[in-house]
Amino acid sequence: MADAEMGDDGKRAAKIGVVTISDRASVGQYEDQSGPAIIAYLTRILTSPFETIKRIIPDGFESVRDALIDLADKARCDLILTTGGTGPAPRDLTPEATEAAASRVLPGFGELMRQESLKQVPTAILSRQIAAHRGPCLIINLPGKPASIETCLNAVFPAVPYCLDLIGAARLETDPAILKSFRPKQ
Ligand SMILES: Nc1ncnc2c1ncn2[C@@H]1O[C@H](COP(=O)(O)OP(=O)(O)OP(=O)(O)O)[C@@H](O)[C@H]1O
Ligand SMILES: Nc1nc2c(c(=O)[nH]1)N[C@H]1C(S)=C(S)[C@@H](COP(=O)(O)O)O[C@H]1N2
Repeated sequence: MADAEMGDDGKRAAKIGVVTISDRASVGQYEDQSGPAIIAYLTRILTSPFETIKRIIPDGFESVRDALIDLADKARCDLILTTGGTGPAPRDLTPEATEAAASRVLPGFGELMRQESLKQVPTAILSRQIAAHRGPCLIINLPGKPASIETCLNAVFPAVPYCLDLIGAARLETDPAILKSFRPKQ
C-alpha cells in the first residue's frame, strides 16, 4: 500500500465519498451547503485518518446509481454519504438509485434518521432516505436540507464504525467526547 494511503499510525485512511444530489446546486444555481456540512461533521467527529471524494451531480436514477457504483468499485470508498433527492418529487430518485447499486439494504438507518428528524420538522416523514451496503462500502442517504445533516448523522453514526468492521471496510474511530461509537465486541 502506498504511504499516501496510510495515516500516521500506519492504518489505512478511510475513503469517504460525499455526493450532493441537486439539479440546481449541480449547475451552480445555488451554492452547495450540504456537502461542506457533511465534511465539517466528519472532520469534527473522526479521529482516524480519512480522505473525502466529493461529487455534485443532478437528480435522477442513472446519474446517482452510476456515481455510487463508481465511488464504491473504482474509488474504493468505505463509506458514501449522499445528500438530496430523497423526497417524493418526480426527480427525487436517490433511494431507488441507492437500492439499485446495493448488495443489501439496511432498513434501521432510514427508520432512525426519520424518527430523529421528526422531532425537528413534521415534513421529515417525506424523506424516503435509506442506507445500504455495496460489498465493503456503506452508503447512507441524507436529505438535501443542510440542517438535516447533523440530526441524521448524530442518530446513526454511533453504529457506523462497527457496520464498516462487519462489511470489511476501513476502521473508523470517533472522538468519544463528541460522538461515542459502539462496538459490541472489543
Ligand atoms: N446541497 C444543498 N445546499 C444548500 N441548500 C440546499 C441543498 N439541497 C437542498 N437545499 C435547500 O433545501 C431546499 C429543499 O431541498 P430540495 O432537495 O427539495 O430542493 P430541490 O428544490 O429539489 O433542489 P433541486 O431542484 O436543486 O434538486 C432547497 O430549495 C434549498 O433551499
Ligand atoms: N432533519 C431533517 N429532515 C428532513 C428535512 C429537514 O429539514 N430536516 N426536510 C424534509 C423535507 S421538507 C423533505 S421534502 C425530505 C426530502 O428532502 P430531499 O428531497 O432534499 O432529500 O426530507 C425531509 N427530512
